[in-house]
Amino acid sequence: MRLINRLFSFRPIKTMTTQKVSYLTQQQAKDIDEELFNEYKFSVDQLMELAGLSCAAAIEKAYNDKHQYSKCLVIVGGGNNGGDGLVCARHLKLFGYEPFVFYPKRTDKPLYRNLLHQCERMNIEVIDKIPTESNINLIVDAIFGFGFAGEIREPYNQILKEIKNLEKTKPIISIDIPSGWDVEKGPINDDCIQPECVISLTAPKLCMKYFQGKYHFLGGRFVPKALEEKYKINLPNYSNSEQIIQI
Ligand SMILES: NC(=O)C1=CN([C@@H]2O[C@H](COP(=O)(O)OP(=O)(O)OC[C@H]3O[C@@H](n4cnc5c(N)ncnc54)[C@H](O)[C@@H]3O)[C@@H](O)[C@H]2O)[C@H](O)CC1
Ligand SMILES: [K+]
Repeated sequence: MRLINRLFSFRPIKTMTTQKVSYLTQQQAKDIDEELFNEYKFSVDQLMELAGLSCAAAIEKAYNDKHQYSKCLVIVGGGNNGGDGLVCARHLKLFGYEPFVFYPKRTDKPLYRNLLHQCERMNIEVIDKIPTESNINLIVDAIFGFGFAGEIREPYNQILKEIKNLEKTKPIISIDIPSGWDVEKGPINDDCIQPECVISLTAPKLCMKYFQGKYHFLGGRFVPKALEEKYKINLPNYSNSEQIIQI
């Protein structure tokens, strides 16, 4: 039944791949992330910029009608997933959308302060509650990524309930992982959000085997071939200079 649902709701975009893609455990995702920082000496800002840019590029590909989808609510969590959301908001603005940011628990570190400052200087409004339905066209979920564990703590539990109520009318786009899903087991109950689009970063996590939405993109094109081989993972070949690929 799931497969049938998926087939009927499925809308491929031109770049869709038939290549085999690996799914990561939570531990593998953390190990690869650490190796990129510690062994390859990437800085978090560098990878976050590429991650956030690829998310904005995927949104532009799937929701490119700016009249229908201009008002994007970006909900930002306290970790790097939230950082990707702030970068994504900035690129959405450059792409001609009208993003606005809801960032309920701000992280007091220079990286996050600077990302927020950049948004504010680019006239991206920072709001203090989820606006009424009529003021939103798209919801970008940048609350939790692969660092999520345990029971959802407030304020995010309430926020996820609010966006769940909007999901029938407003497409939810999740960065890396649908927030609230177990990173490996997927949606753990019926309260979990069901995004229409997910942009997996580096490689999809195991939870994405349960994804039933319309668009699944891979982004975060920064994994060196040697790392792919070390972890014995298959990543599709992105075409030319594309930052994303539909999988
Ligand atoms: N290599 C890559 O793929 C890169 C991915 N990026 C993004 O980084 C996140 C992972 O970031 P991390 O900071 O490790 O974790 P999260 O943002 O997922 O979450 C941490 C954040 O959430 C809080 N938290 C955790 N569990 C709970 C809970 N049960 N209830 C409430 N709050 C919770 C925790 O306290 C932290 O504040 C990855 O998914 C990508 O999106 C990088 O940007 C680039 C490299
Ligand atoms: K997310």
